[in-house]
Amino acid sequence: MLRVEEACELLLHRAPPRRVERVPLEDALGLVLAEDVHAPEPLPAFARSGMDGYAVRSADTLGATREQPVVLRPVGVIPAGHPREAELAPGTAVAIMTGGAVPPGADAVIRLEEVRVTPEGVLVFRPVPPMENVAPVGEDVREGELILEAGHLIRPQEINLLAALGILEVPVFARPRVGILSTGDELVPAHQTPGPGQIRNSNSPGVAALVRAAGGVPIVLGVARDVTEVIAGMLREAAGCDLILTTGGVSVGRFDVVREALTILGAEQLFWRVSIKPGTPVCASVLEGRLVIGLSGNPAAAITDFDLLVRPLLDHLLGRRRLGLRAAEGVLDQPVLKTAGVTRYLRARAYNGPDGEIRLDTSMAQRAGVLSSMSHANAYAVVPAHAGPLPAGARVRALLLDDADVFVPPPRGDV
Ligand SMILES: Nc1nc2c(c(=O)[nH]1)N[C@H]1C(S)=C(S)[C@@H](COP(=O)(O)OP(=O)(O)OC[C@H]3O[C@@H](n4cnc5c(N)ncnc54)[C@H](O)[C@@H]3O)O[C@H]1N2
Ligand code: MOO
Repeated sequence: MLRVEEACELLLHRAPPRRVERVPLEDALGLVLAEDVHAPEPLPAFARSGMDGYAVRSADTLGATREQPVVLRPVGVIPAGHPREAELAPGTAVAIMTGGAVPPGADAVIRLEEVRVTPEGVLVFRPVPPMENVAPVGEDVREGELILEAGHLIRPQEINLLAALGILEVPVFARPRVGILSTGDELVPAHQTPGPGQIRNSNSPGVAALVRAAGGVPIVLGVARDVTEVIAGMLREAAGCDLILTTGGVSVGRFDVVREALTILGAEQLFWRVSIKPGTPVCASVLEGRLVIGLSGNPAAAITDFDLLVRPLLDHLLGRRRLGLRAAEGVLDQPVLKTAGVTRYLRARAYNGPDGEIRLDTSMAQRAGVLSSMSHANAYAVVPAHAGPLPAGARVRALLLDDADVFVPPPRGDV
């Protein structure tokens, strides 16, 4: 059966081109720059005092000593935000606040704590070297400097830097728009009380949340009955999406008609069934150039399919460096008695053991039909197909969800 890595390859190979868009700075957090960004102006844009004190001409302070201080005549105050045009005359000092513009003529600032203000004037007890406590124009960023390269992730510190330079719109890789279509005659909207044999459609809000958390924009397309033509019609009309996710109807049952709907639409099937448990019957097709990924209907299986196959695709479209979940080595707390012909992705709680190693507690329910145990997991423990029973203490690959608050130790053998 197709391995996860092979399925990912096929999906990445047929991924839509990354869209680049300019977004307001306040919407750019977590996105990746699509182009280099250069500074349109220097930072700071004026020579700025780094301290509360007095701006002086350093030449005036030459020869000052504790016993023989230089006396400078005070000539007012420069608060931050209130620059002064007038040149500082020789023999004078002007009080200046942190962030204030150092006036023409002045070339240094002496801290308030180091001077004495007397009726005679401001006493300076040592020579103040040129540029002391002065941030010259462009000290932080030179005009025209390459500040952030294409591919750089925008975090809060980048938002601050861009705002400081007045860059209020940035070119980023756009959030993929992901259509979500749930299929199943048994589904009613989550706000309705299910009738006999019916269930609430939890996959639509659940998968929408997965998309949003992974950086995409979910577009909930609604629910389709298990009728080939109905599903085909809804897939055909799904406009404005970069890719489409369906849930349910991909197994072998009489009403599992998602693949049939794709076939009558003339879609090209990339794969059906991947070595993932839960979530084996996942399928992918290309419909009029657009990827349609059919996630398994069992909510826990849909989540696992998403984490393994859709997440790397969204990471790629968002221009991120790491595709998919963070991988590490973990040590099983419990034995795994049941292995399968497909790779099992066990729900696990990852935590650091006494020696800092990642331990994996897999004691929660693992059946595909159980959803609640997903809420106790912050990782997957990967049990390869045909691995045979594994004892407690066996080392396996762990895939860590974002909330897995564990220190990832370096691979064994490293210093
Ligand atoms: N004879 C076989 N039967 C099944 C096989 C098989 O190989 N042979 N595979 C099983 C496996 S494994 C899985 S996983 C499921 C997957 O089937 P589908 O992906 O086609 O999903 P459905 O049958 O439509 O639904 C499965 C399950 O999930 C519930 N569901 C569906 N949609 C939603 C939703 N939007 N919100 C909440 N719950 C949903 C649905 O009611 C079913 O209980 O097939 C096995 N069968
Ligand atoms: O895919 Mo089913 O959930 O593999 O058990």
